[in-house]
Amino acid sequence: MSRLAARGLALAIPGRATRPLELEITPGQVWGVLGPNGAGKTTLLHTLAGLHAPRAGGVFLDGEPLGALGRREVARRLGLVFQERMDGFPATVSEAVMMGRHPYLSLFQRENAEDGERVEAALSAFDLAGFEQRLVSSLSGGERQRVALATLHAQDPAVWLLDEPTNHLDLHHQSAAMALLSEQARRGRTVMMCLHDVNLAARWCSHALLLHPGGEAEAGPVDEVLELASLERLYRQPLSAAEIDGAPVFMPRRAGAPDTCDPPDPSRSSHER
Ligand SMILES: Nc1ncnc2c1ncn2[C@@H]1O[C@H](COP(=O)(O)OP(=O)(O)OP(=O)(O)O)[C@@H](O)[C@H]1O
Repeated sequence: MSRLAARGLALAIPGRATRPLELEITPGQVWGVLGPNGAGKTTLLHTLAGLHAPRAGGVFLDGEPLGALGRREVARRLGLVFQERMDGFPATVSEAVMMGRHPYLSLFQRENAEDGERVEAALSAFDLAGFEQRLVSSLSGGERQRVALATLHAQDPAVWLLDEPTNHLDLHHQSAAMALLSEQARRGRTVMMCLHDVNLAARWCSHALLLHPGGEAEAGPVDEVLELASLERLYRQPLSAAEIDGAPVFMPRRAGAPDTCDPPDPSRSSHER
């Protein structure tokens, strides 16, 4: 169980002054980072993972500055699924997912039976049984995305950072992936993901961070933060809101449509939905 914190964290985005962020992400929480293209969501995730130096402030893992921890120590405790991936060398699905176990192995140490079991469990969790010997380069976009998610599952860090984890996934696999991430949070993992789909955040996240391009941010429980006026301001887009299946749903408003229809009931928490 690990707590991730950003203290006075100003993102280093070229040519842009960004306001310092204060964030505390605790085990059991699922955070959705929302914002328009170019707002800095990926930069934030990479800064939280220690891949990108901030302009000011710092990132702390269980109270320790991330920079004070070695790369292997960070890799055991914190994992990141990138938005885009390049296949550096040909690998089968099994080999790619086994890379999630590498932070636990010393230089010449071979994977053991437990590593194999964890890979098998990760493949099964993301509906990849039967794909083991396929080359990753031969997979569809959604299948590759599931390999990336399965690799993080095999790594099983305390802090899961994911950049648009539902990219390329069909509705069934989106739902399955979000359910699995929620389950990880229930197991005490700390989860933060960038999302473009506000409705996935409303349905599955416990907390949301709305990131504006100037660095202005609103953060808190989804019930408080995912509010029509805030989202319209964030995306500079008129929206309609409704409640479906107990969760709020936001849609771009059609010209001439009424202001809103059947707004979500704020007295119900997301956990009741
Ligand atoms: N090397 C760079 N040089 C100049 N600008 C950069 C560089 N890297 C990133 N940026 C800019 O930083 C800003 C934030 O980028 P980032 O990828 O974090 O945005 P994002 O919110 O994840 O966007 P998207 O929703 O499109 O994925 C963008 O305007 C991007 O063009």
